[in-house]
Amino acid sequence: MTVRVPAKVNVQLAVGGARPDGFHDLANVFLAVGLYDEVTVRPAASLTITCTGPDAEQVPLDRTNLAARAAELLAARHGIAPDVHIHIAKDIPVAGGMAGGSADGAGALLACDTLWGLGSSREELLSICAELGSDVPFSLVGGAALGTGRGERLTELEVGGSFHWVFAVADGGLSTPAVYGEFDRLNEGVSVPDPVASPALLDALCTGDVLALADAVSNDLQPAALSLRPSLADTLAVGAGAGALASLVSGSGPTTAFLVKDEDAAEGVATALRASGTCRAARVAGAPATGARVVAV
Ligand SMILES: C[C@@](CO)(OP(=O)(O)O)[C@H](O)COP(=O)(O)OP(=O)(O)OC[C@H]1O[C@@H](n2ccc(N)nc2=O)[C@H](O)[C@@H]1O
Ligand SMILES: Nc1ncnc2c1ncn2[C@@H]1O[C@H](COP(=O)(O)OP(=O)(O)O)[C@@H](O)[C@H]1O
Repeated sequence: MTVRVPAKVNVQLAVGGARPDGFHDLANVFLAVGLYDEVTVRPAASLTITCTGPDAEQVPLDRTNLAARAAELLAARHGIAPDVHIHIAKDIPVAGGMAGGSADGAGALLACDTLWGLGSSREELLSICAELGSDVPFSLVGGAALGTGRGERLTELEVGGSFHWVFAVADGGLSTPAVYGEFDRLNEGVSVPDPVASPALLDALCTGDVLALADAVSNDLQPAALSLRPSLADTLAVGAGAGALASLVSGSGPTTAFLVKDEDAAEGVATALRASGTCRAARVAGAPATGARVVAV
């Protein structure tokens, strides 16, 4: 049973002050993009995981892997043993701000639910996703959605067209809690406003207007990611100089995202990024992408 799950970019990431539970309230506008992990599950004697792909050695193969946790949570809810082998074919950068671990969690959940014939409702699956992590519900749903609360409460959004993106993959990852911690440090003594979704941004998504979307994108975690990884400013400058309509850090980073007009512009920006030596790889991807779905039985 194989499930394909997309990566995401946050076209708006508005971050509020730290909550007593350590999380931050968000207005998180997710857009699923066409870079995918594939999660395959098979019956096995016990729960085991393997992973292949360019970043495979950075992926934990124990029970902390979000795909393993998804299988365990689903099995526990149904009083069965999580005896599956999970294989992750990983193409989403690891610890890159593109929700690769979340994608694997959502993928394993859907794959196990299908393999075990459980037929869980969308609501049941989304509630397990929210338990796994703030970004996991969106990986299941895909498309575009506004995430509120810590990002797990989703309102699906209409997208009136397709968008072209280039992603610059950085060397090494950034820890999401460390970036939120740096956000808190940079905002010490400042009254952080409640996060609100931008009407102009939602409108740009709805109408498929790339220029309006480029004007409206924002990421409140970008100063924190740049503070922890100042070299990202060079990557952003290369993409902007090569004609990107908008250049921003993807979520907590360190992947940087470039919104471009069309496929030709995407190739131009990707070529400039590769030649610049400011990133490990440049990937072209379209959006919106569909959420987790079974691709092979
Ligand atoms: C920043 C975002 C943007 O979409 O993702 P990435 O760019 O890292 O992929 C998310 O908010 C990451 O979501 P996710 O990676 O699922 O985070 P979780 O596992 O729920 O939480 C990991 C840690 O991040 C911090 N965290 C996460 C979400 C949130 N709303 N406030 C937080 O402060 C907390 O320190 C928490 O302990
Ligand atoms: N299936 C998985 N794939 C990648 N990382 C995972 C997975 N499960 C757990 N992790 C852990 O989650 C951390 C964050 O990885 P990832 O989800 O790729 O990045 P981000 O949170 O920046 O989007 C990794 O450093 C790793 O320790």
